[in-house]
Amino acid sequence: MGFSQEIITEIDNIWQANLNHPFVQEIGAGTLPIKKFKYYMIQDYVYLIDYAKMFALGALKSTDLTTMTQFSKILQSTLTEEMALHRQYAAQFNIDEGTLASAEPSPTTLAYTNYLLSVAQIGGQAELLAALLPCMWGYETIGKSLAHSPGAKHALYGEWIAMYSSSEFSALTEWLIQKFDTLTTQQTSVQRTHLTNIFKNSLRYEVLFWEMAYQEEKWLV
Ligand SMILES: Cc1ncc(CO)c(N)n1
Ligand SMILES: Cc1ncsc1CCO
Repeated sequence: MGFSQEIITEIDNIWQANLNHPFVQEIGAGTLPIKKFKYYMIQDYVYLIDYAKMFALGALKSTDLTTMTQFSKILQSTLTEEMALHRQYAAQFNIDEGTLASAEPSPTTLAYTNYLLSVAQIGGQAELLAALLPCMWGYETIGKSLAHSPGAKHALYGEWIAMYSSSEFSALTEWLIQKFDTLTTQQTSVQRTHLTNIFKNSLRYEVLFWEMAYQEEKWLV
């Protein structure tokens, strides 16, 4: 069993809470109120701008050209394919691209992206991967689980599900998991605990992100 699998087995309760969050379930049922989805889409776009920088940092911290190339591919796909999905939704909601890109991050979005970028800058490749894994792996698992749900045929949510259940996204996620597992075979138990905590924090932020959108979180003042 790879270390990634060991981690999600250990924190299965959080992994399940992520997959079963009402926001995710209601996308699958096609019943999520559009207002909540619009809020999510704007926050996720702001999130993705910083998230994309994680892959740039991955390229920066690579020690071989194959890894560097793969990180640059994920960076490129995030900016052009994944974020194009959000731009297309924004157009449907009559939000122009400039407004979308300059939207203010909510407290949870800001805390989450700061956490990711801080781990990536302070740590090495293993820490960076531990922080990234819950994001890609979580979405990939959700995408696959909703691929045949009623939401997959929904006029608005169908495209979202199609993006995250695509074979391209799956292949990139699988690469990330393999990379992490290969890199962590020789880790000491102290390092493993450290990486598990990073993974766990990032996964908890994933759950908080759904909750933030579901509650349409606002700054107090
Ligand atoms: C919050 C969040 N995590 C992960 C992904 C996957 O790309 C995303 N779009 N948004
Ligand atoms: C969502 C998605 N699908 C294919 S590539 C990609 C971007 C990875 O962040």
